[in-house]
Amino acid sequence: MPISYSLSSSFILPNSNLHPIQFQTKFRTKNNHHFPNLKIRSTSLRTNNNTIQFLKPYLTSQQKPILYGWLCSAISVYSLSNLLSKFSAVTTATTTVDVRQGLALGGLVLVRLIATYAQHALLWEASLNAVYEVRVHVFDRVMQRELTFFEANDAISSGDIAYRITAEASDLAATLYALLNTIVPSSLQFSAMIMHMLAISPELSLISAMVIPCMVLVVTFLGQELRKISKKSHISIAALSAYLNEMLPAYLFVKANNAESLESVRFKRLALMDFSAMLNKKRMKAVIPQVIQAIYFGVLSILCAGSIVISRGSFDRCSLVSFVTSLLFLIEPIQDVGKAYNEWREGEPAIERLFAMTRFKNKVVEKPDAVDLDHVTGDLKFCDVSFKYNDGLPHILKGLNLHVRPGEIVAIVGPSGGGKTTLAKLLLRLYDPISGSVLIDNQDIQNIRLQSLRRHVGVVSQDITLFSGTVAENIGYRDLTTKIDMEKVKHVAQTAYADEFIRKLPEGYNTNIGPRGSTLSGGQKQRLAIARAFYQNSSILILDEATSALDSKSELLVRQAVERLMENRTVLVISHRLETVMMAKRIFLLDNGKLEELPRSTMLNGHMDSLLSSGHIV
Ligand SMILES: Nc1ncnc2c1ncn2[C@@H]1O[C@H](COP(=O)(O)OP(=O)(O)OP(=O)(O)O)[C@@H](O)[C@H]1O
Repeated sequence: MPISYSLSSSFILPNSNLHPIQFQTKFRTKNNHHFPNLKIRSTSLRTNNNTIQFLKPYLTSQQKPILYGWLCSAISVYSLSNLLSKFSAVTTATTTVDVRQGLALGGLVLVRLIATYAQHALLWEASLNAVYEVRVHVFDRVMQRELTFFEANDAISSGDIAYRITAEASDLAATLYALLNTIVPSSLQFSAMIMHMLAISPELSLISAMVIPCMVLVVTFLGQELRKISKKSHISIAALSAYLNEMLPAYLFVKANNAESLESVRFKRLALMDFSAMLNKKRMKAVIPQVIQAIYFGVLSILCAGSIVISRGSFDRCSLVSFVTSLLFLIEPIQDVGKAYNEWREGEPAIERLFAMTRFKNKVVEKPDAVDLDHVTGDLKFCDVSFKYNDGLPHILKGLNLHVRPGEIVAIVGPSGGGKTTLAKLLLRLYDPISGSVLIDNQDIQNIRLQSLRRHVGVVSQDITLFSGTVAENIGYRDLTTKIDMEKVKHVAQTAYADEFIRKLPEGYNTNIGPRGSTLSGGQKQRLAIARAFYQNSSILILDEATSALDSKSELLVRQAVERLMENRTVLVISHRLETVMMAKRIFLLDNGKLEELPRSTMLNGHMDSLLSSGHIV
């Protein structure tokens, strides 16, 4: 469905493979500076052990490959057990080895290899599928979050969000695989080996079992340590990713300010933090298998010495070989359990960080009986609207009233920070007023379906949002996932005075315009944005500082395009620029939370000087 104004994301457009997910708010959000405090939320991490609950539905949906994978592991263990019995018989045989025995051994080896391969492949398939579903769920939930999630003071930075959905979700696949590959396959191998050993010597098997509690104690302790270290490393790498995500798009600013070395220092600081966190994690991960092996081989040596005493020569050679081989194969599942446990502890923070973004309650909620508006004439009313962003913050709007008639063009001027953009956000229902109401065609917008509302209200702002992708995809963004109407794209481009420059591009409408439209000039970007608004064809239009200072030719083209765009629409012009303001029929001054109408004629004469001197217009 088309959206007039939404979270902009330079995510990959179809046919384009350039961009990481990146969230920015499209209007000038108040923390959208290039150098914000890189706050990486760690407080939202829950420390309970219920993370498996989050994953349950995703694992349940993968029953089929999981069960087949486990079946393959049973076949693999069965062949191993048989192999061990036959192998010990062969190694202790006094006469030459019979060909059939050799073939049977070879057959068993082959079955084990194939079954083990299938086990791994199927369990990876299940893990990766589950992660795909988790990713889609998390992304959809993030898309459902309201604007405050992205622009509040304590908002999670776009880099951090991107890191969670990309790298941390990938880590989750390894965690899930380790878990699935342990629960049944390792238990099967462990049980088979124990049974094998019990059959040969119950006493020796019991002594061997001593190894288990030792392992459990050590692995649990080390796992807890690993979890703590791992949490730190997740936070440090997310900080690095957030930094890069915000700094790289600002390369022009950085270069213009000779700030390369400054940024290098900032980068090194964060990279160093990540280095030490990562090193600690890797060291811990490296030490764990060694500790496990040390315990295992310690117990094994005691066992071997003990076995000689206990058996007092009652073992035949075949049984001894079989017993020791089983013991050796026992280490594999024990180690796997340890590894899986550690993977789990290591992956837990990633799971919590991912799902933390999905737990929320939006304040802007669509009513179940909200209506779809087919056609909108564009009658717009703000009735006694009061608004503040948060409880502790001051009122931005105080009982504001405004009536814009269908097809009317109204300009709002006022001091910076006066609340002009906030007014537009309320019209789009990105926030709800704390009192009063906003009406479109006499219908309270709280009774209109959000998609329907945003389809009828278009926005062109100075912070133009263009994506990596072709010119046509950017203009026809509304139909990106369905079918872009190329005739319409060309028509709206002509209307927006963009067709001429588009045709000169190497591949015309199919030219890729680079990240955020980096290959285009300011005026070209503005005309593309206007063409997109034409394509969307909303009855109500918000022009938020839509025209910025350009060279006179470009400015003329943009202004003419804007004039055409405003025809037959209700338009709210938010601007500081005199040329733009003068396009409006009525002009209002928004100051101290209230609107005051400035008579146009008066403005052109008396008020003008004071507005210019106060900086309300330029
Ligand atoms: N998400 C937010 N959380 C808290 N305060 C905010 C938020 N967004 C805006 N504000 C504050 O609300 C006030 C009004 O902001 P708004 O963007 O509506 O002003 P404006 O009139 O459009 O300003 P300008 O002309 O400079 O663009 C400002 O003081 C701003 O700091």
